[in-house]
Amino acid sequence: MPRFAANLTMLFTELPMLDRFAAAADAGFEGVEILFPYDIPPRDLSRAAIAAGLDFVLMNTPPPNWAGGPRGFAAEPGLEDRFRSDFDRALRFAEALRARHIHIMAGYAQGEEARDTFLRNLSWATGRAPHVSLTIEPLNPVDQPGYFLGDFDLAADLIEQVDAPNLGLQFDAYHAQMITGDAMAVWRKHAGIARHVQIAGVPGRHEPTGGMIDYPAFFAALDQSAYKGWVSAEYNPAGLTTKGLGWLPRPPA
Ligand SMILES: O=C(O)[C@@H](O)C(=O)CO
Ligand SMILES: [Mg+2]
Repeated sequence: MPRFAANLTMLFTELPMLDRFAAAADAGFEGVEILFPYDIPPRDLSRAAIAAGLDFVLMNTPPPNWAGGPRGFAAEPGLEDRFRSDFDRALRFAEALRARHIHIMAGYAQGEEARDTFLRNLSWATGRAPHVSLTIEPLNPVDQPGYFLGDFDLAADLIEQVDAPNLGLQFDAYHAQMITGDAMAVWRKHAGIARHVQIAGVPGRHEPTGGMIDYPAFFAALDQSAYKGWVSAEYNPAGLTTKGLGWLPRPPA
């Protein structure tokens, strides 16, 4: 079985952020991720993770405005200087948290110029932080209309073109299902470049149970693949987080 992480931006939101770490550990998670951790001093987050015995798995590059705002701008022409300074800020956070991956968010732009901008920014970032694993993640157009990276084949193509050992795919099964209608087929095609996996049910982005994705079969496919990374629960719990964790495989006692 893979190791499971809790996305603390979405899970355990009944609790203040720093209390969510212990709750995640008590529930059986071994790691955590936070989409945009920038409002809390990294030393406090790091202390909470260490105290709970959890790995800090992933965070995102800062968007211009997280409070309901757009997701990043790495593919937006004209914002390259801002991308670089914000990437350095993300890197400082990631290093303080010992985060395993930084997800570089593309933002909202279309066309050749956007693609070239994203490629240039990704190449720069992979050279800037050769010691850090960087990911890109296709997001579905229902939740994120106009987001540049909405296609897994495009992500694979960009990763191939950047050709850096520290850039890989963030495979979110929820987005894969929403974009293509067959998350398993996307996994089979792109598992080889996956660095990080996220899960949620379709439709609704709730618990990964009983929806259009057969998660027991997906977990079995992960086991049979060469994927050795984390699987993160990134969903909106239908009720109290702890009430909906029946899907989480527990290590044998
Ligand atoms: O799937 C998602 O929405 C996230 O993984 C993300 O990073 C976008 O904010
Ligand atoms: Mg995701």
